[in-house]
Amino acid sequence: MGQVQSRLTISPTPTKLAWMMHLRMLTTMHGLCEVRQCSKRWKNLCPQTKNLQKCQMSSAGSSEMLQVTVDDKSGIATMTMCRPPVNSLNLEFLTQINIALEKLENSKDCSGLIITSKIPKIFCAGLDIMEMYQPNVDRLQEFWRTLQEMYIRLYGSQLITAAAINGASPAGGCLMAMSCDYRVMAPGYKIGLNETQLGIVAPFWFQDLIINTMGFRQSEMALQLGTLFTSEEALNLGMVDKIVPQEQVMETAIQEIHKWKKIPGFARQITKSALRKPSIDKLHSKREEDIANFRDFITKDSIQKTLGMYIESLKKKAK
Ligand SMILES: CCCCCC/C=C\CC(=O)SCCNC(=O)CCNC(=O)[C@H](O)C(C)(C)COP(=O)(O)OP(=O)(O)OC[C@H]1O[C@@H](n2cnc3c(N)ncnc32)[C@H](O)[C@@H]1OP(=O)(O)O
Repeated sequence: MGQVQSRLTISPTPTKLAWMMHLRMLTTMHGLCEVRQCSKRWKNLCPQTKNLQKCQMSSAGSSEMLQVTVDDKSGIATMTMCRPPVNSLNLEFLTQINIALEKLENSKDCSGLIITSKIPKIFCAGLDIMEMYQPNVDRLQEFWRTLQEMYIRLYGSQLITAAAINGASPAGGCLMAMSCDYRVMAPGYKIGLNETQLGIVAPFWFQDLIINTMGFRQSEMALQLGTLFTSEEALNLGMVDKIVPQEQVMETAIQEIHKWKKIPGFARQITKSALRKPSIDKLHSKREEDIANFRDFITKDSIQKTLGMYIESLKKKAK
């Protein structure tokens, strides 16, 4: 990428649910969207945001889970996930993604966003299964709300969004990629909504998203079978838009955003919103019901048993 002027690093936060609630309250109260009124550089954020970021930093470990850079010249932001081992989405990681999405959405200097991964061969392994196994119910509900939030923000973004899929992208990783406007993928990886293979059920908004992306019939089969597609199969189905060698994935995503930027922004945004709003509105109207369904489903003994077995199989495979 060309000249990177600004860099925002969001570090891990503590795990306490109370802190997550507090963070969410601060986000709402202070409106991280206020970046627009501040200086161009992320480090010169408005006072409230700065405070929040300091809080996060000071309570953080040393690893960096999410790096966000904005190219000053093009206005293209890159959000790079780095949560070893597999970028699985837990409550803290999702919260950081949402905060970054809100900041970017409201920055007048940002017109496009690329989501990618720093972890070799992995884009995102989907939801952190440990969030769903033997959960604390309050945290479980907050986790699901935060995932809903990510989808609402990303699918409904006014920015031109692209997923640079440089590795495996099952389940929640596929959701994240499909929420973008464009997907470019490296060959040799798998992507799809494999929930049924884990004995769990992709909720209606996952289903709507895949149907919106590749049509009803192929989605129906993919969802029931929980198919993980190769990059090439995903291209044929329209789940991804282009396959390029690994080292060209980022550059291709950048070029694609440049292409989209030539379209009058207002017209593009209204069109995007008209196409995606019904799905987003549907989730808004059923949000609490969806959280309750998720909680009731996940906490069933039979589902806990299935998840436990799946975790064991992953661990065995990893050895
Ligand atoms: C109404 C109910 C609604 C429920 C709807 C739920 C919606 C979405 C569901 C999800 O997103 S569930 C998550 C689905 N994801 C998967 O099934 C992916 C599982 N992982 C893999 O297939 C592989 O790990 C990989 C991503 C292809 C990477 O393979 P690789 O060989 O590179 O790495 P591994 O050795 O398999 O794994 C390393 C390490 O990571 C742990 N791990 C892997 N995936 C997850 C995960 N999703 N969450 C938490 N942890 C994960 C794995 O156990 C290994 O751990 P260690 O053994 O090293 O401790």
